[in-house]
Amino acid sequence: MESIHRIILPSKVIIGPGAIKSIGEVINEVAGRLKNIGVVTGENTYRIGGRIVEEYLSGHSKVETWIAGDASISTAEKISLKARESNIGLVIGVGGGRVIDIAKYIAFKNNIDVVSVPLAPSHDGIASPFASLKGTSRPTSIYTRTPFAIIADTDLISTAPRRLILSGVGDLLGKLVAVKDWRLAHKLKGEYYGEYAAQLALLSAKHVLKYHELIGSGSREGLRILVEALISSGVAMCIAGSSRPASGSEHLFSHALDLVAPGRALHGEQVALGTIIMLYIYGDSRWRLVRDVMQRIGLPTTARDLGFSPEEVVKALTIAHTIRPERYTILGETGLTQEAAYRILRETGII
Ligand SMILES: NC(=O)C1=CN([C@@H]2O[C@H](COP(=O)(O)OP(=O)(O)OC[C@H]3O[C@@H](n4cnc5c(N)ncnc54)[C@H](OP(=O)(O)O)[C@@H]3O)[C@@H](O)[C@H]2O)C=CC1
Ligand SMILES: O=C(CO)COP(=O)(O)O
Ligand SMILES: [Zn+2]
Repeated sequence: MESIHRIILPSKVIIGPGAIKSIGEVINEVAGRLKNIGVVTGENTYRIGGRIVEEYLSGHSKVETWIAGDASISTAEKISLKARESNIGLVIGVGGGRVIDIAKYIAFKNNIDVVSVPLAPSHDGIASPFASLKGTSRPTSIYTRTPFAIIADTDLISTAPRRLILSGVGDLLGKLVAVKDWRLAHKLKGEYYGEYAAQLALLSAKHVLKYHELIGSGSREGLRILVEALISSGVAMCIAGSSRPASGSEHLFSHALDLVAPGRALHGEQVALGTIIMLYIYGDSRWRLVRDVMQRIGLPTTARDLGFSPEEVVKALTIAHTIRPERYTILGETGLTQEAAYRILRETGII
C-alpha cells in the first residue's frame, strides 16, 4: 500500500583522501551555535579515526566520546541518556556499521543531527536513515535520522582490513535478492514498491559485480567505487522510506545467523552467503555468477569458511522467515523445512 513519507537525504557528502579535515567546516554548518558534541566510536576505530576527530574538534567545542561495544538497543539507550544529560547538540559516528547505527539512534532519541564518518566500506548504513539494532529476541530496523553529512576519508577507510572491504561487496550483492523480494511482496501482498529506489539499489549490486576485480585488487579506485555504491544504496533506503530495497530474505538469513551463532562472521559475509541461497530458491541462475565472483575476490562461499557448522546454517535458514514476519519474502509465511534447507545448502555447495 502506498503511504506518505518524507524523503530526507544527506545534505553533504565529502569523500576522498584527507576528507576528515573538513570536519570543522561541517560542524560549523550544522550549527555554529553548537556547544557540546558527542562522538560514538569503537575500541579499534577510536584508534583509527575517533581520536583524530576528537583532535580536530578539541579547540572547537566540548567533546564527549563513547565507545559502543555492541549494537544492542540497551547500549544505544544508555548512550542516548548520557547524551541527554550532557546536553549534546550533535553526534558523530566514527567507525563501522554498528557504531554509525548507534550514533543515528542517539540523534533520533535526542532530536539532534548526526554526522557519519565511516572507517570501513563494509555496509550500506553509511547514508541510510535506519539503525539495525539487536533487540531482546529479534533484531529491528528503526527509522532514525538520515546523516546530515557523510565524511568518507578514503585514506582512513583504506586502512580497513580486506575482510571488511569484501564484506561491503557482500552487503551490496544482497540487493539482487532484496529487490526481488520487494517486488514479490508488492505482487502478493500489495506492499508499496518504488521502482526508482529498487533500481538504485540494484545498480549498486550490478556495479560491484562489474567492478569486482578492481575492488578485489584492493586498489584505491576500487575502494572509491565501493564506497560510492554503499552510499548510493543508503540513498535508495532514504527514498524508499524503508530498508526494503536493501534488505530481503538474504538479510533475514544473516540476522538469523546472528541469533544462532552471534559474532562469528561479518554482516556482509553472511548476507553474501544468503544471496547465493535465495537466488537459488528463486531459480535465478545468477546464483552461480554471484558465487563465482565471491570466490574470485575471496569472499567465503561455504559455511565452514565462515566458521559455521552445517547444523547452524540449517537452523538459521529454517528460522529466517520468523525474524521479521511483516516483511514478506521468497521464504513465505511458513519458511523452509529442515530437509529442504539441507538440500538447498548442499546443492549450492554451502555445506
Ligand atoms: N542501518 C543500516 O542501514 C545498516 C546497518 N548495518 C549494520 O552494520 C553492522 C555491520 O557493520 P560492519 O562494519 O560490518 O561491522 P562492525 O561495525 O561490527 O565492525 C566490525 C569490526 O571491524 C572493526 N573495524 C571497523 N573499521 C575498521 C578499520 N578501519 N580498521 C580496523 N578495524 C575496523 C570494528 O572495530 P570496533 O570494535 O572499533 O567497532 C569491529 O570490530 C551490523 O550491525 C549491521 O546490522 C549494515 C547495513 C546497513
Ligand atoms: O543491513 C541492512 C541493509 O544492508 C539493513 O537491513 P535491516 O533492515 O534488515 O536491518
Ligand atoms: Zn546489510
